[in-house]
Amino acid sequence: MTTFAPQIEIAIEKSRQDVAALHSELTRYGLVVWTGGNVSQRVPGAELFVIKPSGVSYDDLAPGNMILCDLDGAVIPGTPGSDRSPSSDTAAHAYVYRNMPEVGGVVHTHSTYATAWAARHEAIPCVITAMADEFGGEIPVGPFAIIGDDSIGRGIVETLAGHRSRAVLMRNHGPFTIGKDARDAVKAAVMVEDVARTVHIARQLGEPKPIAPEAVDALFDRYQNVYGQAPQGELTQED
Ligand SMILES: O=C(CO)[C@@H](O)[C@H](O)COP(=O)(O)O
Repeated sequence: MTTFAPQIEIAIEKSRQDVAALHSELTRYGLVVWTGGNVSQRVPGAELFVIKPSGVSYDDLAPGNMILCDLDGAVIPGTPGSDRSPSSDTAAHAYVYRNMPEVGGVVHTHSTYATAWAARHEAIPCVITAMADEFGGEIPVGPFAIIGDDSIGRGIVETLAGHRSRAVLMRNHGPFTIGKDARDAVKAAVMVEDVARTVHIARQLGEPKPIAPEAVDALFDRYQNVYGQAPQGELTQED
């Protein structure tokens, strides 16, 4: 049985609880079907993260079967859940955590409208204020990448590092999102699908009109720093 310092064990358990619970948000918002998609969270204060087991029904996910991994994506032996294989995208999540220290959560879905934009290799243009608020501009497209090694993770980092968007549309695959924690990344996954649908519908009716860059900047700043009760999900600190 592998154990850690008491404060790390507490942080691990909190991440297990968070990640298990947040998978229910993917089904609640209709972002996944069957066992598709995945959520992970970095364990604060440790070079560890928690991710779902591969191919397990969402109905069966629980804190005790979340899988604890190091930042190379290796399962920590002798820990709860380590008897199962981690998500197919574990290497991608691990690559993001190694290369983007500000990221505390990663999510992947195959949500319908966002994946349709990914299939067309087309960035979602910033034509509604909800995009300016949440993503600070367009939602970019990342490269086509095979599943299971660092390819997807490298594509996410190359596309999002320094970018205001917390979502990337990986070509022919679907959205990956990042956040300050798993809940923030799940929010980005919910919002990318919402705006993908809205802009898709707008384009069926005509050519949507872009928002002026200075207005996008003002909307993003307001939403990230004024809206609601606390700063929202901005990850990149602009100069
Ligand atoms: O698209 C892919 C494969 O990258 C995954 O999102 C699967 O759809 C879910 O895989 P597991 O997380 O269950 O391994």
